[in-house]
Amino acid sequence: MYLPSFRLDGQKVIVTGAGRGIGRALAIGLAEAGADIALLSRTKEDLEETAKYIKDLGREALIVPTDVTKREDIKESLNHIVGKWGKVNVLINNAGMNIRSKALDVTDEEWQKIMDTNLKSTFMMSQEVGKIMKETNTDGKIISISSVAGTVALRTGVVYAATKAAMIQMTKVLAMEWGQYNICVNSIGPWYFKTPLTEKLLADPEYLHEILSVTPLNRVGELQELVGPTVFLASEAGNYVTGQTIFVDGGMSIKGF
Ligand SMILES: NC(=O)C1=CN([C@@H]2O[C@H](COP(=O)(O)OP(=O)(O)OC[C@H]3O[C@@H](n4cnc5c(N)ncnc54)[C@H](O)[C@@H]3O)[C@@H](O)[C@H]2O)C=CC1
Ligand SMILES: C[C@H](O)[C@@H]1OC(=O)[C@H](O)[C@@H]1O
Repeated sequence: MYLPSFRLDGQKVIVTGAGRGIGRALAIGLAEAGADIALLSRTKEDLEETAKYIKDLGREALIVPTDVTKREDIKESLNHIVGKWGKVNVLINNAGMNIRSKALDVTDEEWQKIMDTNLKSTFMMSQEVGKIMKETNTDGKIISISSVAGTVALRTGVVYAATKAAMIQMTKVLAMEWGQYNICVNSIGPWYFKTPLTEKLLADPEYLHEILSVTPLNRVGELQELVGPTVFLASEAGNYVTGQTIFVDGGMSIKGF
């Protein structure tokens, strides 16, 4: 038999930024594959709707209000999760934000907020969950949501791009260091998907036309098209993949001329 399982039955998964957008879609998709999900975001209200959907699937959903830019928040939340579950099989570092300033206009505050929300949070979550996976001898999966902005130059902000490029490189180094603990570390790099982060931009016909002009598949992605690669990496089917970034981008990152 050569076909591995793509199911996640019995797996305990943490998703950050799970209240809306990509994080919500991934949380629900991973639950549809059989996983129980710990939902982390800053506001409890954001998470309640996602949690209800997951519980209606017959899966467990833990609502864990957490600011992932704060180490103490992360540690307290992980203590709560491990106290209930005893382990973490999969971490999805999804929480992120952007302030689309031109490079000459970036303020120190903007730099810090984007760096903390996108990059520092990913490292702190990975570090704390990596410790748990090592200590509980759990074959773990860590999947970070980077972006095509981390590999090609976009007009959507130099600081955001720097955080996403750093996430791609961090994925490689953590994969190298943690392979000995059987922890796979990978990244998913999306192009445009319609979420609260991007919906205003995508509603502009001219901007959308420009996006499609550099996208071989000539359309923006559907959220379930991010769920598939994520479930693959989180499941047994992805057990020999580590240090990689899968660009889910309609071909945008390879389009030349
Ligand atoms: N939507 C898109 O087209 C693309 C999105 N991405 C990335 O995907 C990820 C999700 O993006 P979207 O769903 O579009 O964004 P979104 O703005 O719709 O959702 C972001 C989520 O992160 C949460 N969050 C923000 N700061 C947080 C903090 N300090 N602590 C805890 N949670 C926090 C928000 O509450 C929200 O639930 C981000 O990392 C983004 O950079 C990457 C490429 C394209
Ligand atoms: C594709 C990028 O990750 C995405 O595009 C935007 O406008 C967002 O701010 C992100 O940069």
